[in-house]
Amino acid sequence: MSQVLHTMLRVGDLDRAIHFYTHVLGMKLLRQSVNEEYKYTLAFVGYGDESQGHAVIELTYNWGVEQYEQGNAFGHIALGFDDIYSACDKIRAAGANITREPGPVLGGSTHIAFVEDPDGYKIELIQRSQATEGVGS
Ligand SMILES: C[C@@H](O)C(=O)SC[C@H](NC(=O)CC[C@H](N)C(=O)O)C(=O)NCC(=O)O
Ligand code: NI
Repeated sequence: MSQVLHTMLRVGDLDRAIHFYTHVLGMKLLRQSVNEEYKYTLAFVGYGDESQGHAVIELTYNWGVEQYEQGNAFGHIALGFDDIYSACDKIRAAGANITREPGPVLGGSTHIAFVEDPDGYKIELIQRSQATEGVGS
């Protein structure tokens, strides 16, 4: 059976990104690897390992590269939370930028919010509930 394994994000400060995804969004730092020859470090973060069926995020730090052009093509990574309102309170308290306050999707019933990670990538928080589990309503 095929599986979504990871989404790779290039980041300008690896420790800053790891702190955000672990301490602020509650993920685990699953593993790291250093490539001396090509001068980059990878850090995999997620709520569980790929072997358990979790899709994870591959944070890629190119040594000395502190910023990237974000462009206008990348959309977001979506995370499911039992309570996006308390998650947003925690994210706000950590000083991160909430670009769309939590609330129902316009014309829909699913509650969502959008936050930016330290490199400006958009992360969508989706309220998980019996009624809308996995439904993009
Ligand atoms: C471990 C596996 O999941 C990878 O994605 S390694 C792929 C490899 N990554 C790099 O070389 C990272 C440093 C590189 N300078 C970069 O910024 O990508 C790779 O082939 N990357 C090229 C790519 O287009 O992803
Ligand atoms: Ni990869």
